[in-house]
Amino acid sequence: MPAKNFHVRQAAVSALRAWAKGHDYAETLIERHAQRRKLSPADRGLLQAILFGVLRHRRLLDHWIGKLRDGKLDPETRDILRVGLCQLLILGLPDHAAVNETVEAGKASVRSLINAVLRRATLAKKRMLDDLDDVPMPVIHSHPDWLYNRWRQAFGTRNAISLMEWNNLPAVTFFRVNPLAPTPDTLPGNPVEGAPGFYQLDGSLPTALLASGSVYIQDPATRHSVELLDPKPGERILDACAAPGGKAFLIASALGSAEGLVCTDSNEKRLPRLEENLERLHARKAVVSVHDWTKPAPAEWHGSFDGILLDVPCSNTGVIRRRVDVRWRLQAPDIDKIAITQRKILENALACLKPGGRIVYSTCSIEHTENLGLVESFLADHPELELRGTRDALPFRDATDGAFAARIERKS
Ligand SMILES: C[S@@+](CC[C@H](N)C(=O)[O-])C[C@H]1O[C@@H](n2cnc3c(N)ncnc32)[C@H](O)[C@@H]1O
Repeated sequence: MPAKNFHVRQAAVSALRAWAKGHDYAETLIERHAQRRKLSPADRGLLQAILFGVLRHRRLLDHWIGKLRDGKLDPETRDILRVGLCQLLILGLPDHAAVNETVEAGKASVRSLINAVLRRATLAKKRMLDDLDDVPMPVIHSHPDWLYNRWRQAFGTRNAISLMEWNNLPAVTFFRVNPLAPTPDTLPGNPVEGAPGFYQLDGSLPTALLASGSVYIQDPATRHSVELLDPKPGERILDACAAPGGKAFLIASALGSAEGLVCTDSNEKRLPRLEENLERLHARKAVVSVHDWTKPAPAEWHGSFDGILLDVPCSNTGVIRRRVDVRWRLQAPDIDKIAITQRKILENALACLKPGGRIVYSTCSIEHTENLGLVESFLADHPELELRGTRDALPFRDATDGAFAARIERKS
């Protein structure tokens, strides 16, 4: 009898193949492959668990594949084995489902090989899970060596290991209540200490609450930059890298309306989502336009903002728990390249500040090069400016997403 759920495993393998070839985010691939195969919500959940599991534990899965089988494997067979071993050794699914349905997801020519390797794994499961003493840390926790070594240097070995462990845990969902919308009678979560308005989701978020704009899914770490910016009613504020609008919404909440808020982004394709979010979140008075801040600002914006938020594009190393594939996409030289863009954005935005205004520069990176290192080098070239405070969040220290924010003002 054919296995019932092999189409979920097939979807996982084709999503992994597409991921290896392209530049799509894992989340986009889950959506596309679930729709293509018309998966039920439960099967979509299983697809996500398998795909995220394989991407999070790829190096460890490959280590186990090496123990179970000698010789070369073509990329598709390797992906099928990763999918099978992830179910057996990471997700702890029952042996018969994990083996039978994964075997059936493979082409006829490789089924006996997959069957043999996965059956061997079911017999050796306990030993494989326990026998990791001599395996290097970045293999056990499935991160590239360069990233582990970089974090060891920056934070010490113990913190680098905690960080890798944190990145492999399923992300917790938080939401923020929208002060611009009517407050719901009941909220499906618990307040986050020290982060007013933020709740940790308990169960699932009713779609009606999301659709009405009463709440917005958002990590508490995102508040640091907007708290540092401290927008006040009546001020004119620029959110220069605004899409999809999470921080724009926090700014609008602080302003008491979106009046005076200008949101820009260089990526035209991201603007419709930003506009939809602002509309839904009762912040429709914000002005939205496209601008690439690596280029000089239009003259009419010069000297016109009381506050500017630069939530710049970054390496995302503070949010690897949510963006599971970042660790494999990112290469060491990318961090220096991103810092060049970040620096240009800062330079061009500076011209738009009113006298007495402030800029908050922020990232969801934990790399010094993109954070304080970049701000200090910028300030060294601008003696007229000074640093008026920083905030940072480190996952292994604060148990939230990683984030950095710095407030810069002209010296008075
Ligand atoms: C970290 S995301 C911003 C997230 C947003 N602030 C929020 O809270 O939802 C960075 C954004 O910067 C945009 N971006 C990248 N390069 C840019 C540039 N040169 N000028 C303006 N925006 C840029 C990206 O398209 C992306 O939407």
